[in-house]
Amino acid sequence: MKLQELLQVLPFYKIFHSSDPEILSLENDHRKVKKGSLFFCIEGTKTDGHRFAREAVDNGAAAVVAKRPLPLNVPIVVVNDTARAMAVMADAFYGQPSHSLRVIGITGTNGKTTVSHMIDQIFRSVRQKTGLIGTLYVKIAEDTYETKNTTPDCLTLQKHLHEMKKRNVAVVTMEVSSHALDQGRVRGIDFDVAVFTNLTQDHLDYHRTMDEYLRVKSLLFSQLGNHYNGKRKKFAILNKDDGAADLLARSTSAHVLTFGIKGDADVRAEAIRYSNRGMSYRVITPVGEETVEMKLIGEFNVYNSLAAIACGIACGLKLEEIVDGLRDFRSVPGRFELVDCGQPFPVIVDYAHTPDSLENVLKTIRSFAGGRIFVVVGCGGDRDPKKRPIMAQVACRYGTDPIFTSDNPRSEDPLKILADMEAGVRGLHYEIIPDRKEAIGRAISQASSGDVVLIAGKGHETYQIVGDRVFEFDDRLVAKQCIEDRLKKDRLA
Ligand SMILES: CC(=O)N[C@H]1[C@@H](OP(=O)(O)OP(=O)(O)OC[C@H]2O[C@@H](n3ccc(=O)[nH]c3=O)[C@H](O)[C@@H]2O)O[C@H](CO)[C@@H](O)[C@@H]1O[C@H](C)C(=O)N[C@@H](C)C(=O)N[C@H](CCC(=O)O)C(=O)O
Ligand SMILES: Nc1ncnc2c1ncn2[C@@H]1O[C@H](COP(=O)(O)OP(=O)(O)OP(=O)(O)O)[C@@H](O)[C@H]1O
Ligand SMILES: N[C@H](CCC[C@H](N)C(=O)O)C(=O)O
Ligand SMILES: [Mg+2]
Repeated sequence: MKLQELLQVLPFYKIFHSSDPEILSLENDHRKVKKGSLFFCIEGTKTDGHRFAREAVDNGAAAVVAKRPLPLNVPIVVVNDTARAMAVMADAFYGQPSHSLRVIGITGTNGKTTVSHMIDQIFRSVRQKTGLIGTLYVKIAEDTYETKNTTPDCLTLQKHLHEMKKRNVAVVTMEVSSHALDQGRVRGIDFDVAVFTNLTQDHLDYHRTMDEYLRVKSLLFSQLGNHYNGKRKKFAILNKDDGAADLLARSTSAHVLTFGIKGDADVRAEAIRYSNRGMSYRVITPVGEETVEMKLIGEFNVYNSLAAIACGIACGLKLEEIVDGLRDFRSVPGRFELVDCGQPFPVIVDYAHTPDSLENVLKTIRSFAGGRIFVVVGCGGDRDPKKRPIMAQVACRYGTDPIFTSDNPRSEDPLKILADMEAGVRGLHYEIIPDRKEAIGRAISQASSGDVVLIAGKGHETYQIVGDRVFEFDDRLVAKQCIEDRLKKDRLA
């Protein structure tokens, strides 16, 4: 596409060294710039992209979008807000793919990955070609691609959507993180459905207050726009049992469909029963009632499945099809994942890295555990320090044997993070073992029949970030090794 044609979508700009080169790609990282790229200078949280404009041109950039004129020999497009211009131009460059795809966005503190996989499964079961964008990967039909962020930056996002459209995907389900909403990574995306799972404490390092965190979440619902886009009805799907639902309902002019278990939500679960193999409930909806049977456990998964059912209804699927689609849903990697090497006690790896998710998972474990509950848990560095003492309290309240260890310390001192956790549980019973492998080994070596070991916080992650270095580390593989060592020792004893 020619530069001048691309510039048509901007309301105002100034151009220096004007010409009309062919734009072959859009980039915001100078290291990815190739011949013919349009380079956007973005002011980030760590550095300012304007500092790399010269190197971008050296790497072949055909033009640059910046906040001020730059002494470079290519067209410099000057705008007030480069991030906003980038979102608008990316949408145009990639042919506005979100307008012809059915796009479902999911936001909330916990449950985004789980709900997105449930929705994806429902659409696959009615033979729709699907796309999935989230924490674990970007998936186009059967192909998966690695991803850095839960919600990619707008250039990567539009590129994926373009590819999905090219490959005849019908429905895209994507996680929309609060960081992404704040940084405008989803600007320009035409969502058909926006889902809200819940709002509890996390990310206060970034958003500062819960009110600001909620305000940012509400952007997804205001971005939804009107109740009808000319082709389809638009819906906000809200967890009615969460106090934030009211504000979110007021933030949108789309249709609202609520879900919940406590009151009179539009889509609600009644007669919930749990067994050690799964759960069942009666779902009451505006389009009928059905019995839901799933192989997952935990009240939080009732909520997750209700969100997915409500989304299916909003998209016009039959309730029977939706419930059928969920029947075979297996858990998502790293979410309540059992590591079973034949040991006489369950070892569970779970991605709970917030106070609320840890509490939910531990309550679920308590509902079936007969003996001790070992909780191996740490908190990430360069992330909300305020959640650390609370997570420690939750581990002590619901576990019998909490072991505090390192998560991803990143640039922080692991002992400082552990001290922050300890500040919440002075005088209570717990152990501190900074080395995560040792901590996992300690729990597994002490557990016996009837006990449960929970290894929380890193779920599917296959690495540990210490300082700037990324080491291979997979809780599931480490647990497996520790269990095998333990079983060998027991046999020899
Ligand atoms: C704090 C944060 O959110 N950072 C995100 C942000 O980067 P940034 O603004 O800090 O960028 P920066 O490093 O200051 O660089 C500014 C600009 O200069 C460019 N640059 C930079 C260096 C260079 O050598 N050359 C160059 O051109 C960069 O490409 C960028 O355009 O924008 C980047 C592109 O969108 C993101 O990849 C990056 O996510 C980082 C990796 C991150 O860890 N983010 C986490 C907090 C996050 O976003 N998490 C949520 C999920 C949270 C949850 O749900 O629990 C997520 O969606 O992943
Ligand atoms: N609806 C829920 N409410 C509370 N906790 C939940 C819920 N669903 C899942 N969890 C817990 O939260 C953890 C993370 O779940 P999931 O990965 O689905 O959330 P997420 O919102 O995608 O997280 P992230 O923001 O890190 O991507 C799970 O391992 C489980 O412990
Ligand atoms: N999306 C979350 C993941 C946290 C996972 C945990 N293991 C950590 O590193 O803190 C974040 O970036 O805050
Ligand atoms: Mg996720």
